[in-house]
Amino acid sequence: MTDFTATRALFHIPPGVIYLDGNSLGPLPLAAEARAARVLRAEWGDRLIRAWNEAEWSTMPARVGDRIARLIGAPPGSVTTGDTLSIKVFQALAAALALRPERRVVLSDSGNFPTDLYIADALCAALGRGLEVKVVAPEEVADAIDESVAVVMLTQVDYRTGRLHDMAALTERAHAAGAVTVWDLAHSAGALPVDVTAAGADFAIGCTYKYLNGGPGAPAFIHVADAHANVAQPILAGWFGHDAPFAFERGYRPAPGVERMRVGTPPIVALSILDAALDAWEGVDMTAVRAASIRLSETFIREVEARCPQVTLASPRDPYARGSQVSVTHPHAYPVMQALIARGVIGDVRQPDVLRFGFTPLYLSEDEVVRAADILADILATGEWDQPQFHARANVT
Ligand SMILES: Cc1ncc(COP(=O)(O)O)c(C=O)c1O
Ligand SMILES: Nc1c(O)cccc1C(=O)C[C@H](N)C(=O)O
Repeated sequence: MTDFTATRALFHIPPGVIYLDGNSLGPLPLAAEARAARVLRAEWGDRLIRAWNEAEWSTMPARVGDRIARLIGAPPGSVTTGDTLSIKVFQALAAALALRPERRVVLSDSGNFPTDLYIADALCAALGRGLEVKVVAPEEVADAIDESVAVVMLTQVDYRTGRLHDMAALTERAHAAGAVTVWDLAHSAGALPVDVTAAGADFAIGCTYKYLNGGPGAPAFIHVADAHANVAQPILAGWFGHDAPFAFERGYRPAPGVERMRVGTPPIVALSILDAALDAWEGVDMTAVRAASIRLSETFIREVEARCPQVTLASPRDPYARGSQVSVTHPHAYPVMQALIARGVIGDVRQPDVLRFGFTPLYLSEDEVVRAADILADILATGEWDQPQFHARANVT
């Protein structure tokens, strides 16, 4: 059993907090704080514009991309970073659709995150070639893949339930029908072993502020499979995706490979923080992370089901059919979560009735998980949650 004591020491976890929301916003890695200070003063402050060369700012999107590549089974040079995930969804889907100009359907599922579906709707409308977004239930995706489908666009782990799609099987099915795949790994990268290469994924995208701990609004990533990297059409033809940005040519020439998916000036401070956050993953074996995550989530389910008859499991019971989070439902999920947070147990709520808890072995122990379940049981048994301050809807998340 891998001991994660050493990685826990790399994070700032406020005293008295049991953090079960690393699936939404990872905690602060201590190295990120030091790195941000250095980038601000020693790089931006002292070197000024020379830092683009001297501090190698211009190659940061690829260097950071390579570190993420290892965690998602992508070859070096096939991942770049920058922008937000919503933008990366737009770029990946547009490039995927351009590979199947004769087809009309983008297939997704009702468990997908709203931004992915909004972007797909808007892009299909803007492209104006009779495209439609077809949304089916998660368990119906495989059967809905037919020869009308241009792109199968899915989030591997459902943000509400934690249900895990079989990326390899669905990609194989999509390819057999002549479709291209776009996989959103927002809730997968750093949560479980992912192998985009073995699965044959065409495009993969994700954010880095969840399990990768890159901080609020951290740069997103995009991977393009080798087969498409030099033919993919960048719909956002920004100058940093140009083959020679500083030649300032009138016409756009895409950079080789995934670099064409860069758009504008990279967010250097944010990339530096993410780079420092990725230090925590050095030498970490994703198989060991997965084993520990399953132990933590199984403990939580066991303890909660034994002591909280008021809630119902909303995640798959089979640990191999879910990502690294567990959801339970309760008719008063919002005040229950506020009461938990007041006792130091931080998870979140997805309306109307989902209490969501993320399991992140890098900094979360089995003892904490048992204590969190204890506190939940207490709050439910005593009705502690049913107080006016917990009902007030002051929070956006
Ligand atoms: C699956 C998924 N896609 C996209 C997003 C959001 O993208 P962005 O980083 O652009 O806000 C999230 C979370 O916010 C998400 O869970
Ligand atoms: N991106 C977020 C934000 O800017 C504020 C609050 C939450 C988020 C999230 O990432 C939500 C998350 N994708 C979810 O799974 O619900």
